[in-house]
Amino acid sequence: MDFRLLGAVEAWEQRLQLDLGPRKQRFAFAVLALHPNQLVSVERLVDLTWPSQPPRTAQHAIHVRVSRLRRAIADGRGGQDDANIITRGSAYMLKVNPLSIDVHRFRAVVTGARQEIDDSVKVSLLRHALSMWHGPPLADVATPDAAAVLCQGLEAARLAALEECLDAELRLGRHAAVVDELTDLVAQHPHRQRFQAQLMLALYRCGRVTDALDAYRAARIRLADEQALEPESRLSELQHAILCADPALEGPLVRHPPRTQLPHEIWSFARTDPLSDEVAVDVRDLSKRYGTSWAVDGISFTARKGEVLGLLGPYGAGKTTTLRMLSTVVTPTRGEISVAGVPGTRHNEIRKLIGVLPQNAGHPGHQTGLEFLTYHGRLFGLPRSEARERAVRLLGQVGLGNCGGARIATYSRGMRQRLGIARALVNDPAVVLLDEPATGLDPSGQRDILTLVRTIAEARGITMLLSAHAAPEVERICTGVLILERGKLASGQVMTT
Ligand SMILES: Nc1ncnc2c1ncn2[C@@H]1O[C@H](COP(=O)(O)OP(=O)(O)OP(=O)(O)O)[C@@H](O)[C@H]1O
Repeated sequence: MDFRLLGAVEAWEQRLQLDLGPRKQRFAFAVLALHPNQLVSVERLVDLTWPSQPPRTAQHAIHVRVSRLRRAIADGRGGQDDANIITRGSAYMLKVNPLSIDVHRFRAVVTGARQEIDDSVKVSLLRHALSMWHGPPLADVATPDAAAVLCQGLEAARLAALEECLDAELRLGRHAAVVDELTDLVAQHPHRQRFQAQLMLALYRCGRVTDALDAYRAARIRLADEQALEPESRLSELQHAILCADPALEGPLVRHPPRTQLPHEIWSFARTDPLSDEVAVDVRDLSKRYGTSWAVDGISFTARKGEVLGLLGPYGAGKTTTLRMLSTVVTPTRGEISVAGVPGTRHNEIRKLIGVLPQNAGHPGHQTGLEFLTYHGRLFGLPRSEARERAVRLLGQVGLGNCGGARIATYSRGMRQRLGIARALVNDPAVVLLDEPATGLDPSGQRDILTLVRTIAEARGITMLLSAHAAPEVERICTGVLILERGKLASGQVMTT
């Protein structure tokens, strides 16, 4: 189930909206969902519903609402054990996976983003978290009093996430892309001086010096008129720096280390932590012959734990054949493979250690994303509840948390690729093989998928081998690349930790 509080209060099961009843009943549900797996007393529900003068029948009314909610949820979940309201004395608890509630998913993704050192990954995560908002929390059920008690912290968390996201965008040199958004934000939140500072900086970097100074003046007048305050020192210092054309205000001119003069240049994410020395994939003299021609001809390389290794090359270079040998689908003509120390000849063991996203992976359109992943978890021997729990978690991790209940036939290509990546992770693999994960996507879809690959590799210490036609976007997220040409390694392995 998918519970939504960031906007109207809603519950969804597989694209069907559950009827949570009239406004006050949905409000009771929202209070329980804000505190999942915690007891909420009837008195607290009464206080929040009737802050001044509760009717004499208030407690009874709450009991009736909760019991109707319990029935609505039980009907919606079709007997599956994934959400339930229980009673303990004179208190209620919504027993549920918190990640099925958008508020808690939002907080979890923001926490993950804060730990991320790479700004482009940070921005992707924060934008994903912010996209869960469809309006003020509890928009259609909370009175202003209740909203003030229950939702102020949430709104503050949203604005803080937005500020952090825009700071990261500015560090990435994307001032032109965010200047309109900042203009709107300053109009909506005239007293948040961090937005003001971000707008001034973005305008300045866009060459709009007069507009940047006008923005400062407008902020100063508004603060003085409405709050009798002076601008914070960050704003006045920024104004001074703009007036002096301080070089420190310039955006990042070069984001990546300069390209090398090698025929196959690479540049990469800068890692702050070195890669582990542990070898996850070891390939020696790997070769495959079809008839008289060699699809892969004597390649050797290693990939370390947590590495994102790009296998790049033109059409017919041997990329897919290499990945298919690693996944034990194709038997090598010559050479040796080992995955996490297990020799490639032990097919069954290898298959438990790897996850695969094949080229043009097909998906059953009639299933929902959640059903599809749960089914694959079951194929790897997980009990039903664990398979489902893992499916929910993976959907959240690949940015499909809100679409798990939708049929795959309705997914875009980018969503299917995300689902394919989630499927490749379902058995908790040590190594994931991705055959052209970004092909067929538009440039921003490619960037999103590749960033996701890198994020997952770093977050989970998984080794990723991905094939692609040479492209800067791919190289950027790799910790190392191999260039294949006509079955041979055209350049040695380049490590860029
Ligand atoms: N089953 C097969 N039988 C015969 N030849 C094959 C077979 N599979 C691949 N080949 C040949 O092996 C070579 C390498 O193919 P492979 O699919 O590995 O290349 P690739 O680098 O993945 O190409 P693409 O970018 O087009 O996916 C090609 O010349 C291809 O025609």
